[in-house]
Amino acid sequence: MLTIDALSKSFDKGKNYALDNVTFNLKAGDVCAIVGESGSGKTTLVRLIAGLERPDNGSILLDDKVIASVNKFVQPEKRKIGLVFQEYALFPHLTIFDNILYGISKLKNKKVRAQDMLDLVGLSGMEKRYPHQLSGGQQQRVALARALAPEPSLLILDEPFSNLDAMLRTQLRNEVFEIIKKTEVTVLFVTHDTQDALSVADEILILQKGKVVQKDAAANLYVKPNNLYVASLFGSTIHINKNIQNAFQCPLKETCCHAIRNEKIKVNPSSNNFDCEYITTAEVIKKIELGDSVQLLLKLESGEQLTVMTQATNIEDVIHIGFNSKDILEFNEDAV
Ligand SMILES: Nc1ncnc2c1ncn2[C@@H]1O[C@H](COP(=O)(O)OP(=O)(O)OP(=O)(O)O)[C@@H](O)[C@H]1O
Repeated sequence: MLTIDALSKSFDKGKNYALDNVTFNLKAGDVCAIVGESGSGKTTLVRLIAGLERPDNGSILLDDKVIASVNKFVQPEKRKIGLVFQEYALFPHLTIFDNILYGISKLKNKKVRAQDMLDLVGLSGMEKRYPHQLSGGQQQRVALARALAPEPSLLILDEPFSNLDAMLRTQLRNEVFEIIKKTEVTVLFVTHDTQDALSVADEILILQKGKVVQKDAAANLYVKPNNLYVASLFGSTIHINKNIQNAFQCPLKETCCHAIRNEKIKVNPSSNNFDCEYITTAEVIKKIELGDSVQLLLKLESGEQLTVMTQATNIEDVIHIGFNSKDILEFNEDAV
């Protein structure tokens, strides 16, 4: 239903590309999260799709119709795309009900539809309130109701929960996606929080420096990341550089890049009977008790520092750590 083909955008006449030859598809009803470090191009991508920017190259098709290309540009309000941003962007001088009515003023049954949307987001009874009389979470639900009212083909959520504190964030995220699931709308969800993406998305699109580096189901991103950047986004990861290879006496292919997840590093408080292929000793610099486990900051002889978790309690000042070859991630690149 959404087709992005070779999409590129530069803000400095081609010196740098905020988006560089991005291609992907979305099926109707999918929830796709867009994840990437700051500046990777997430917002630029959704602004192009929403019609708030024009592409330099490539095309965007929604429901098989070109909505943006080098030669064609459909105005944002004609695109059948609903938007919810970080800042709630409600009109402060309009009531909640009128905020929702705003985008559907031409509909015959607009009042019924607005009321249905308020019911959907659990805010019926609050029609006459103004935005400043609602909490942040309630305002974001109004923004969602307003975006869904015109029955968009695609709903874009750009960091919609960033303004909220951690507890409310998780609660509202779960509520919002329960509402979204009922409507079966297709969703693009921009977030820098991989937990958010893993919790709600069918698929996750990873951007790095304006390029798509992987689009995959959540489980695959953890088990088979395409590069070290993706691996590091989805769990603490240690790059097995030359020093670490030497410390563990673990020779690896020079043409590839290797990494190991922190949780795959095993700790042996004493030195006996350690069931690991690659082993080294490490000095314990710091112990942090976390209730059911202990986090250890370790220093190898080479000076490298790394963090591991253990359930062991009898930790000495110098311990053995190790890992197995089956847990090594291998990438076809030599970038760190
Ligand atoms: N209007 C603009 N003018 C100039 N440069 C821009 C503009 N918008 C974005 N950029 C640049 O494009 C690149 C991608 O920015 P973008 O905002 O899309 O990244 P992002 O992944 O959404 O980042 P964040 O997570 O910090 O919001 C950055 O280098 C940014 O500085």
